[in-house]
Amino acid sequence: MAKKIGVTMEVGNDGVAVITISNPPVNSLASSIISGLKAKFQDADQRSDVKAIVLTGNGGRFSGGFDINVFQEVHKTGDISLMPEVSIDLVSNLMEDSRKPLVAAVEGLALGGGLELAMACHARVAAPKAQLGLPELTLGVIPGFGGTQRLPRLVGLAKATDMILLSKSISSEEGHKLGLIDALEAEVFKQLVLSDTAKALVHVFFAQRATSKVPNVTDVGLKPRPMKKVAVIGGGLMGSGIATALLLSNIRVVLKEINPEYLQKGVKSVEANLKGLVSRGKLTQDKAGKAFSMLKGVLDYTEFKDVDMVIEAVIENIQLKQNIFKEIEKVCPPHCILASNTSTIDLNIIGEKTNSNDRIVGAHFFSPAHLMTLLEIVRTEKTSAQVILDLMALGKAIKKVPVVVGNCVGFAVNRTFFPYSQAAHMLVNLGVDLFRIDSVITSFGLPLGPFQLGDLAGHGIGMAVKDIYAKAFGDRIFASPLTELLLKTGRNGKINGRGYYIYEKGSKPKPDLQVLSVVEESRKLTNIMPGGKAISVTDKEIVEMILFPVVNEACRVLDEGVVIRASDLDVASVLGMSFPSYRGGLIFWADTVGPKYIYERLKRLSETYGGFFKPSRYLEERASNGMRLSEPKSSRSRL
Ligand SMILES: C[C@H](O)CC(=O)SCCNC(=O)CCNC(=O)[C@H](O)C(C)(C)COP(=O)(O)OP(=O)(O)OC[C@H]1O[C@@H](n2cnc3c(N)ncnc32)[C@H](O)[C@@H]1OP(=O)(O)O
Repeated sequence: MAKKIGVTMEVGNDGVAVITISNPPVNSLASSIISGLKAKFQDADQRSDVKAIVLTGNGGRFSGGFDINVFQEVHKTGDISLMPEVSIDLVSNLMEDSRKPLVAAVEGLALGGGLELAMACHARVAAPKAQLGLPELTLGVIPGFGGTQRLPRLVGLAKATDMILLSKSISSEEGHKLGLIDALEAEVFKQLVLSDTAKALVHVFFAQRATSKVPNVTDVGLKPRPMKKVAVIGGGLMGSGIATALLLSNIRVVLKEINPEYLQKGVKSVEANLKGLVSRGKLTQDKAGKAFSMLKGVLDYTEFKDVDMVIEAVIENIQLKQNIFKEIEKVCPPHCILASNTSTIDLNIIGEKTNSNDRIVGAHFFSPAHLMTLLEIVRTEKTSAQVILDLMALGKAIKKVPVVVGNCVGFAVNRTFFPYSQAAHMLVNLGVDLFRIDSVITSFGLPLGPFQLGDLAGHGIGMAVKDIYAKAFGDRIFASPLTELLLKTGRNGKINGRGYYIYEKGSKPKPDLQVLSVVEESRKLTNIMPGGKAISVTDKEIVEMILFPVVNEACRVLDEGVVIRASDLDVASVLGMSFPSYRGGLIFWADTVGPKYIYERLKRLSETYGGFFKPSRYLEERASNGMRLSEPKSSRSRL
């Protein structure tokens, strides 16, 4: 059925004109809606039978705000005149200054420009639990229809600051009143729309929505099956985090461990996760209690007879995983999805000893799983569309952003980012100070530099997957002895309070200067400093030497069709690696820098420092054809 888009006005016998915005699904304020609103308000103003006006939205939602597609169009064309002149004419002259009483009837949500329209009315009535907010800063712009002025007058400066600067929405129960507008602000708004930050954030907004469209999965008429009971195998950091995320969305969880001691530890971790959310005010005690009551710890497979999905989250050991999958294939019902939370191991190998390859899938959560929003869904050539759809639906239900990717070592995120720490190790062995590297990378916008990130993940994990990467990636590996030397000195990372940094409760991580002797030892062993002297690099060069190899690997991921579209890697890098969203994600950023520049830099670096920096074929092609990295390839995809 075609979407009904437009603004209607119905005048009742009581003299009340009801003006209704219709632009499904969220009644966004497209140009045609804004001009429709102007026309209707002018009409209502002039008609003598109209005594009062009610402004509302169709379909249970007032309005999700200005049409973000217009921002994207402006970014594509550079034509700012596409932005409708709206602030003064509609919001001030026609609405706020209207001689007829004007009431906003808000239901569902009033966000951004939607809330601003409501605030320009003389009064607002709202259905309970409507969501009211000004989330413009998440898109890199400010409220452009006078919200920055009107909101503080209605809710007070402190609350308005909270709502605008932190993009926090509030419920309709909190109530508002009217304010004024100034012309200058409309100019600032327009300037911000054209800013790189707004372009990047708008890109991420749409990129995130695009992940929910998977060819041959979401467009073939399949319906997701209900997931009522899920088993998680392994109660460690990942397993207990995954269990917590499921429980928070009212899904019954069976947590399996191999002995009572580990089981108790796993159950306690889930409890601690829930308590943490309560103490940070993110969850009520009641809800935490209810969630915890839906957890059942077990030591055998009896409870697996009626589960809808199993998520295996044990250590990265191929044989152990193969045996587990062989066992669960026997004890679970035939419809049950068999998922692994592996971050590295090929799923075909995990499922090798089963006859259930159509229901084997990767459910790669990021740590801590109850807080991080990315869910990498890894499909093999044999995974059925129904299984992928079910896992996507489960991911959404537990408030994750599922991104469907193909099967390869490290999948999309870990594979793309494995050169991140490798390059950092190379720089250190070339004589660059490791704490400087971390600080340059955090200034670029990542929350943690490569060494602090390594501390957080734990250096033991790096060692565990090292060989798998070395086998798969050959000369793209820089064999650094640093991690092994670090572990020898008892520095496992944050987990035992010591890594490159010292971790003490209640204080920020402090650089551990004693680690410099470990670094010296590593430098001696690798002996790659030209002429035995430390290289001299600028901060910009550090960023390039660390992130361009990441872009290079991303090019291989695109070339092999591991992701459906380039923007999926943007979402995955932002949500999985905390790549700054205001840079639009990894590929968006690389396209801003320019494939030609990246190619030429990597080529020069590979001539000086070897194969680790060698530009990939995809990057070379894009650079020489003047194409963006994000432009889709016409040929095959692995998905
Ligand atoms: C002048 C002003 O000050 C400037 C502004 O108003 S800027 C805009 C401010 N508004 C926002 O940032 C709100 C953005 N939207 C959202 O946060 C969420 O979409 C929402 C809370 C409204 C709804 O969430 P949810 O129900 O989960 O649905 P969601 O999948 O996100 O959106 C449904 C569809 O509406 C689209 N959509 C949502 N808000 C939109 C908007 N403001 N403009 C254009 N399209 C929008 C989405 O792209 C999606 O399209 P698709 O189905 O084709 O993928």
